[in-house]
Amino acid sequence: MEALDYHAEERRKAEFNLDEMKIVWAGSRRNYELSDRVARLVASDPVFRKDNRTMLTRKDLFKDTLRKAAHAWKRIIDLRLSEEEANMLRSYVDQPAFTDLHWGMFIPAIKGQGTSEQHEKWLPMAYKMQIIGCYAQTELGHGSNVQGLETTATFDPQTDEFDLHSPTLTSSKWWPGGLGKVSTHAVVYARLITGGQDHGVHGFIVQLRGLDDHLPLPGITVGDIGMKFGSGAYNSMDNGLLRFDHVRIPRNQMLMRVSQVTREGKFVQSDVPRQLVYGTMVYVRQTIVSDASCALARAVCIATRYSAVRRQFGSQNGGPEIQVIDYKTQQSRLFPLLASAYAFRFVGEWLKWLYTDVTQRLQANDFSTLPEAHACTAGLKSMTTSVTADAIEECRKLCGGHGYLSNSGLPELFAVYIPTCTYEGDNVVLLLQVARFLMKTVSQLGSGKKPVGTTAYMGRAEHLMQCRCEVEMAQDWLKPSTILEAFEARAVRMSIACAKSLGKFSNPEDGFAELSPDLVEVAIAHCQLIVVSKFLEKLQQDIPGKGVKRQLEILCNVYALHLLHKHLGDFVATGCITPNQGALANEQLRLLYAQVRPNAIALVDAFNYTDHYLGSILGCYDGNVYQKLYQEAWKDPLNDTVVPDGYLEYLRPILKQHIRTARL
Ligand SMILES: CCCCCCCC/C=C\CCCCCCCCCCCCCCCC(=O)SCCNC(=O)CCNC(=O)[C@H](O)C(C)(C)COP(=O)(O)OP(=O)(O)OC[C@H]1O[C@@H](n2cnc3c(N)ncnc32)[C@H](O)[C@@H]1OP(=O)(O)O
Ligand SMILES: Cc1cc2nc3c(=O)[nH]c(=O)nc-3n(C[C@H](O)[C@H](O)[C@H](O)COP(=O)(O)OP(=O)(O)OC[C@H]3O[C@@H](n4cnc5c(N)ncnc54)[C@H](O)[C@@H]3O)c2cc1C
Repeated sequence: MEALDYHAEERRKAEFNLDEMKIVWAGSRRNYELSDRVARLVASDPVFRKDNRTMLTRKDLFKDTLRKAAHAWKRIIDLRLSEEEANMLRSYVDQPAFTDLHWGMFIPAIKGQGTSEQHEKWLPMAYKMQIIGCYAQTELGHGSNVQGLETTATFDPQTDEFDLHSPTLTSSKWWPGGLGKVSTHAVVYARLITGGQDHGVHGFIVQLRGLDDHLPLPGITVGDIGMKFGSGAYNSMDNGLLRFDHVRIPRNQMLMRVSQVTREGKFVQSDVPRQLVYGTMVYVRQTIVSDASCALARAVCIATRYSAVRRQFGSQNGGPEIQVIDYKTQQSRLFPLLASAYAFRFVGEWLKWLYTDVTQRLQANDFSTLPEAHACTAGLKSMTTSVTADAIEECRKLCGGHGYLSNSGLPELFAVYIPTCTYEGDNVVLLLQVARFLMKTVSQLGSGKKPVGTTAYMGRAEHLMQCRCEVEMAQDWLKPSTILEAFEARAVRMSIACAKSLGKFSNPEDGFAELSPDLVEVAIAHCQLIVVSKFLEKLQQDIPGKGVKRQLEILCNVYALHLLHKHLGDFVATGCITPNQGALANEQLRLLYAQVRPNAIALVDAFNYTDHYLGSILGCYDGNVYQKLYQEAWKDPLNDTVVPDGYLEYLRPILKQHIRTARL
């Protein structure tokens, strides 16, 4: 019997080659094939089942995570999966675990900040998971301000050791994932003290638990910090606390690529910039940008499929009601998010390239592109995660009441996603880093130093400060050069206006603090420009497949023009466009929504997400939403009995009280 497909008609409407779009989304045919294989492998494995996750107690959820991690590791070894495939497996298993920190931060920290001897000693054990590590930076009292950390690592020349100590309550390590219950080791960030002098924060490899009995080593207090937001979600992670009571480690466990301590206790700063101590964060921020497009695509896929199934109002002559996806308001809320998912995908690809490039340069001791890599990873991490977190909530609302059901998949997705706005750098703090970088770039204009990379447009400040947008009709907004120039002009004008305002303060730091809300807006304008320009660059590539490029052009225009509409105040106030040109952009946007509409379902099919990964009844591939919702309701433990537990003790006495009150 042919399987039912409630979206069949929608799928027939598509005006492009779906298989080719799947390849564009995956990045290459090879990526597509690998990803498809791994997704199916995970979906068909009962150990990776996750539909009962939000019902588990914390302890059961944690044990389930350990079981999944052990099983995943076995599959990785048995099937000889590459690191790339293992990472895909991690995504599709879709359960935050200590393994994220081991592979995503502990190993990269040793690789980036360790010497070759340290690599030889620690990496083989870490790669085989004979030791499991975490990244212990944040403390109870300080997270954003890394220079404010209080844990000390005092060198003792007599024993050639560091003495690690937590001098205050606020110096307790607090938050590191994988620390609470699993990690045997950690890269611990602590103030280095030699000869009574404080040399700032450095990384140290510290063993925390015995490799035979898993008990904390002497002087170490370690545990989990407790339940976090939502059910299921990030509670599979053992975010931990850690205190040291004069714990001794050998000198060669300080990560010594950036600075060294000699046998005599002399502190030596190498040529490598001290910011490399922050290098692991740059790496992870880059991965978070790629992950943002996945989370956003997932929420959008659920909301789009459901919007095509759901009907409300407008039945004529007894015919069907209107699909909610046909309401213009639904389209104006949903389609920009669909376009953003594609935009973030492409900027994520580009950022990966940028990161690989800067890593190769760093290996050759070329540090010239590090500031830009820091600004791009910080800014794009901030922008993409903030948009995605808000978008998941918007998708929940787009699904009406059923979006609030746990089995819509959206509540857990929201709960698991929102900490990305905080971890790996609070999003506002990171935007302020971008703003600093931009203000520095502006201050160097005219000095002969030509801005390069993502700030190259500032080199054309003279033109961009006075250019006039030439749009006369709505369709003029479809010209890539017109869009790009409007975004460049807005970004440079906002930057230069802020730089001028800063110049009025006698103390630049006071000015920076006072103007920080405006500086955040400047950083956002710059980041939006990067995303728009990388989408436009993507369209310069040869993109095969009937109608594929055309759809991407439509999405790129939707992405750019919805931003223009949303931030119209900036564009008009800086004189980049007139209010009338803003209205024409909005008119064009409406026309673009009509072009997205017949392709909407196919555009989310292109993500190639399995029903297992989506974890949503509303987003299921066949669209058989109502039957599944009805069946699922009966599986709730509350429906195990017709009369609930507690009826006799609590309900019945209330229900019967009218007899007593009636007697009063
Ligand atoms: C069950 C399933 C099982 C599956 C099993 C599968 C097995 C899998 C196998 C393989 C898979 C592979 C997996 C990969 C996984 C990847 C996933 C990873 C997920 C990770 C999850 C992450 C969790 C979160 C972790 C954390 O949160 S860690 C803590 C993060 N903390 C922060 O981000 C702190 C933020 N604060 C700062 O960054 C800084 O303090 C500050 C704000 C930048 C200020 O610093 P400071 O005061 O020192 O600086 P400034 O004075 O402001 O600036 C000085 C100059 O330095 C420049 N600067 C600053 N930062 C940097 C930088 N990072 N890089 C370069 N330069 C920097 C700054 O610009 C200044 O420059 P100047 O020129 O102006 O002087
Ligand atoms: C789920 C989760 C997992 C984590 N995993 C790890 C881990 O594995 N390892 C680890 O070391 N850490 C981890 N962390 C900690 C995380 O990195 C920090 O919480 C994060 O860097 C934010 O720092 P904070 O908590 O000190 O926030 P705060 O800096 O205290 O932020 C509080 C508020 O102050 C504002 N603010 C702070 N400074 C400024 C400023 N200069 N200007 C303007 N506004 C400012 C912020 O915008 C925010 O609104 C994790 C956190 C979470 C939530």
